[in-house]
Amino acid sequence: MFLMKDIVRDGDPVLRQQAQKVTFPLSDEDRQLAHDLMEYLEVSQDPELCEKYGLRAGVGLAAPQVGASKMMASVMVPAEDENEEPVFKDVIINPVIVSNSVQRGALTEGEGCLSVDQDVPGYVPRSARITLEYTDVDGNSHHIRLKNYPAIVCQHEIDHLHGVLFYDHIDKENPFSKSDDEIFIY
Ligand SMILES: CC(C)(C)[C@H](NC(=O)Nc1cc(F)cc(F)c1)C(=O)N(CC(=O)NO)CC1CCCC1
Ligand SMILES: [Zn+2]
Repeated sequence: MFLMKDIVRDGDPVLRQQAQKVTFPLSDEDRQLAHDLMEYLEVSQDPELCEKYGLRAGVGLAAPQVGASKMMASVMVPAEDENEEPVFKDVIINPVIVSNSVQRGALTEGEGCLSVDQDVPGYVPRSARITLEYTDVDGNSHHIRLKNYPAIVCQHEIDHLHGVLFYDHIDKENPFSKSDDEIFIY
């Protein structure tokens, strides 16, 4: 199981590398990695276990963040009501954003990152909606459309697979600049 000590922090070159495509069928090592990446999110979103293991509650974790430069990331976006199923939950392997909405969006509270310990204030402009293609651990390919928070999380995780960190997108001159056609995502 991954703990905070296993999460690579900003400054480590692995976070700035282009990750390697994953080949199928998955090796045992890649299958274990996919499992562990999702397990982190599940454990961290359980308040008791999160506290017990001293984790930061996470909604996404990319393989490079645990030192594995592979195109794989876990995403688990909980529903508003915790008794509901997650809005989106899967390990996305070799993900490709095949189309982006013209409309841009940003989280009102900005973004953070499990690999970035300091706060970096500012809006992180992203596409408000994306069409995502990826393969799951069973080798099934998916072609899905995402919007709002799940779309933001997937873009944040896919950035990690290309060596991009959230603050790379923040406008240095005016971190809170927002053009009027950009929407806010809560
Ligand atoms: C950096 C951190 C603040 C830990 C952020 N967590 C988060 O948004 N918490 C959260 C939100 C929920 F809706 C439900 C829940 F259970 C916990 C996060 O996991 N990430 C993932 C990350 O760093 N991946 O590499 C950062 C988010 C910023 C925008 C998208 C992902
Ligand atoms: Zn991150």
